[in-house]
Parts: sequence; structure tokens; C-alpha cells
Amino acid sequence: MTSGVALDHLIVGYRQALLGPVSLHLENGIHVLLGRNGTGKTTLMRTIAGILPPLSGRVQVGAQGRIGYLGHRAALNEGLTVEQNLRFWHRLTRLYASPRDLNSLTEQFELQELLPRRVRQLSRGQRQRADLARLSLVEPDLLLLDEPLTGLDPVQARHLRDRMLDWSARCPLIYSTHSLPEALEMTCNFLLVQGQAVRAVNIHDLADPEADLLRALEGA
Ligand SMILES: Nc1ncnc2c1ncn2[C@@H]1O[C@H](COP(=O)(O)OP(=O)(O)OP(=O)(O)O)[C@@H](O)[C@H]1O
Repeated sequence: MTSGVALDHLIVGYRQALLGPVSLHLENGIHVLLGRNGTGKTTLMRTIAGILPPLSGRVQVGAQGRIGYLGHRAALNEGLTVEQNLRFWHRLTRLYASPRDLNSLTEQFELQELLPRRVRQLSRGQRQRADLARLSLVEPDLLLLDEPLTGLDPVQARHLRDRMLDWSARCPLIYSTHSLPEALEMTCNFLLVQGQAVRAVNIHDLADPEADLLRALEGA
């Protein structure tokens, strides 16, 4: 497979199946994952990212199979400074790719003042910025972002939305949110969790998108 991401009869869960079997092929662009609390969105993204093993089925990612994942908790060591963390990830990334230069990441994510601070002392939004810099060390083939815009100030949210649009021109980007207005602003492509199924829906299939999405979630 050269581009996109394919889910092939994927079943995710812990001891028991939460979602699936899911079979989908997603191309470049933003795909918003929508579902009620506790339905398995995080579990699905962690499984696609390779952090959790699938109960069955498989995930295929295009090109070199590089997946960028932003979770609820940053993939950064709490006891180390932002700079120590980024240097660690930079060295690790060098084992399999040519990572971006740390100075350019520091500039892009406005991390200059955060570099000497320990991760445990950062606010949620600051941590997320540092984690996004970590995730941007290499150009991903697939991005999975779990509620990335929640908790960001309006300026940072604007920056991240622009960055997400930019990324999604080059790879599929799956992200979760509980805000329907935000989802509708970001994309025409939705992944709806309904019972154990995950259904791909395009805005052109919906007469009244916000009301129809809400109804679909209420009936889920
Ligand atoms: N490590 C775990 N072990 C066992 N069960 C878990 C674990 N993590 C989550 N669960 C359960 O799996 C179910 C789905 O959780 P998940 O976090 O994937 O849902 P979600 O759709 O992302 O929820 P939310 O919208 O509230 O963030 C929940 O019932 C949760 O209690």
C-alpha cells in the first residue's frame, strides 16, 4: 500500500471487543472521529497507533508506516525538562530516520521559554505543544490526535488547526473531538461510532449536518 490507512476487519478492546470489526480505507485529509463517552475512540486510536494489540484484524499504513500519535497524556518524561525530552526523542528517531532540527521545532512551536522547564511543571496546553514538537520530528504517514484542540487557548488552537490542515494535505489525519461545530469547521469526513460499528460519513450524505450527526450519536 502506498498511501492512506487501511483497517481490515479490525476488532479493538481489552478483554472483550469494544469496536469492530472495522474495515475502512482512509486517504489524505481530516477524518473526525465522533462518538459518545466511553465508546472506544481512544482505544481505537491507540490500537491503530500500535500501542495496543488488536483483538483481531490488522492495520496497514502507507509509505514507511510512520504514525504520529498525540494522546491525552504526553509521551514525554515528566521528570525531565522539555529540552531533555526532545533531545532524547531526537536521538531515538535518528535510529530509523532523519529527524528535523531541534532549533526549527523550538521556533515553530514557540518552545524557547519552556525548554528548561520540567514537563511536570507545565500546563496542559504547554505540555501539548511540547508533545506536538516531539511528534513533528519526522514527517508522518498517518496522524492520530486524541482531542487535540481541547484546552488550548484561542491563539494556540488557531495555530494547531492550521497545522492540522497542512498535515492533512500530505497524510490521513484522524482526530477525535466532542464539539460538532468544530468538527464541521474542520472537515467533511466523519467517522461515527455507533454501537460497535464505525461508519464513515461524508457531509454530502447529510441534509442538516449538525442535527443529523447529533441524532446519529443519540441513537448510538
Ligand atoms: N486500560 C484499560 N483497561 C480496560 N478497560 C479500559 C482501559 N482503558 C479504557 N477502558 C474502557 O474501555 C472503554 C472505552 O474507553 P475509551 O477511552 O476508548 O473511550 P472514549 O470513546 O475515548 O471515551 P471519551 O469520549 O470519554 O474520551 C471504556 O468503558 C473504558 O472504561
